[in-house]
Amino acid sequence: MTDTDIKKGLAGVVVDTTSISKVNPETNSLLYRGYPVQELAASLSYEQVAWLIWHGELPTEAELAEFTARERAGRALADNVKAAIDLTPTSSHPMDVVRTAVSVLGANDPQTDDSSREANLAKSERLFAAIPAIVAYDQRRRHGLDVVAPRDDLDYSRNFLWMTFGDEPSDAAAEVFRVSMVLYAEHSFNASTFTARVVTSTLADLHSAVVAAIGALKGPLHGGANEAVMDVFDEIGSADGAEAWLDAALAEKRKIMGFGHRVYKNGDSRVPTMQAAFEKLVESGEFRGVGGAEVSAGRGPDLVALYHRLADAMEAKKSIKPNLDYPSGPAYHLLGFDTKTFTPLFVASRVVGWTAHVMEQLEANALIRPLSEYVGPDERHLQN
Ligand SMILES: CC(=O)SCCNC(=O)CCNC(=O)[C@H](O)C(C)(C)COP(=O)(O)OP(=O)(O)OC[C@H]1O[C@@H](n2cnc3c(N)ncnc32)[C@H](O)[C@@H]1OP(=O)(O)O
Ligand SMILES: O=C([O-])CC(=O)C(=O)O
Repeated sequence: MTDTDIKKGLAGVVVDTTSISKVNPETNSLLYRGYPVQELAASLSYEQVAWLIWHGELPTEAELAEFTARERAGRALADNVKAAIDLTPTSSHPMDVVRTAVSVLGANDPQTDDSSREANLAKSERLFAAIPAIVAYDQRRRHGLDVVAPRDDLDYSRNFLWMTFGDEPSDAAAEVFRVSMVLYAEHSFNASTFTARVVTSTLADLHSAVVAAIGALKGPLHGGANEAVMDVFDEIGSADGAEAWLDAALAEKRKIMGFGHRVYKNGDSRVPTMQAAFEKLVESGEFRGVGGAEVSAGRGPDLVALYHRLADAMEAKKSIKPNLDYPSGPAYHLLGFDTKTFTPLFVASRVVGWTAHVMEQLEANALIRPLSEYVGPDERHLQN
């Protein structure tokens, strides 16, 4: 084996087939089961899109009604999940909390060790239903607030915001949140999904694969970037500081969070849709501060100005374009989420893609075990 045979980071390596989604950098498009994600985001609920990703076809009215009823019935958290969350310090990162809570869900699940497609679908639905309550509960306890019980008269997005903030979201808020859930749901063999497939390839259970995927998503080169984008915006302060900040950051060889992508080299197909949703939220004026606090009317337009100034400067200096985490960061901020809660929101959405890949991996499983080239010391022996 030579150095040139080694594809660091598996860049450019096709490791398996998938029929779940197609990421096409040439046409700058993303298809879920053949449908352009923009079309899905324009007209379907996140519940419909989840069903499509799991099953390969859109749900009939009856299938959707039954799934929705199961989802609404599965929203409340078991006492031992709440207890596990309470045992984690409020200073811990919300990704650590969601990873821990999902692990407890796996320990609770009556079908943990049943990896039939039927059982895996049932477990995927239960995770889909329960994760929002974990995320909402954790954000609320960090603000010293009591848990808000789920409402079964609200759809997924509205209920998520209800459980987090304890009031009914505006139409504009529910809409930007729904769009983000649809856009984050699936993206072929990204690092966290590949992690889920590696774990599944050993015939470990679905919850183990999801817990591992959450770990992979936490890093700032992957899902952790939506949180890091907001930290960058806070660091820069206002649009006028964008160019000078970028010059200094690039001089220090910093990676600019929310920019660049392993597959898309000419822009992320999801960014225009998410950017439009973010700008619509700002135009509506229906945004708020962190934790639902009052915020000045200028906060939204200021963030939009900063968003464009930094993206334009990055384009001018490096010709590197934003990825989905760039518009979703400030959108989640204006919905009132803590910055550290942004990546758990990605978990709530991507759990659909992860679990679909777990099921696909099992349909034609092969243990994932690549080779490495040994570059350590030659064989040697203990003296005496
Ligand atoms: C939803 C998602 O998970 S999308 C990804 C979210 N992650 C981020 O936003 C983190 C910031 N971005 C990055 O670190 C990278 O663009 C990645 C990790 C996403 C992709 O990385 P790779 O495909 O490995 O690209 P790679 O690191 O080889 O970059 C190629 C060149 O562009 C530069 N580059 C790429 N992204 C950035 C960036 N965000 N800021 C500064 N320079 C960058 C690299 O430094 C490299 O330059 P060089 O050739 O002079 O060394
Ligand atoms: O595909 C990737 O490498 C990262 C990404 O955009 C995603 O997971 O949504």
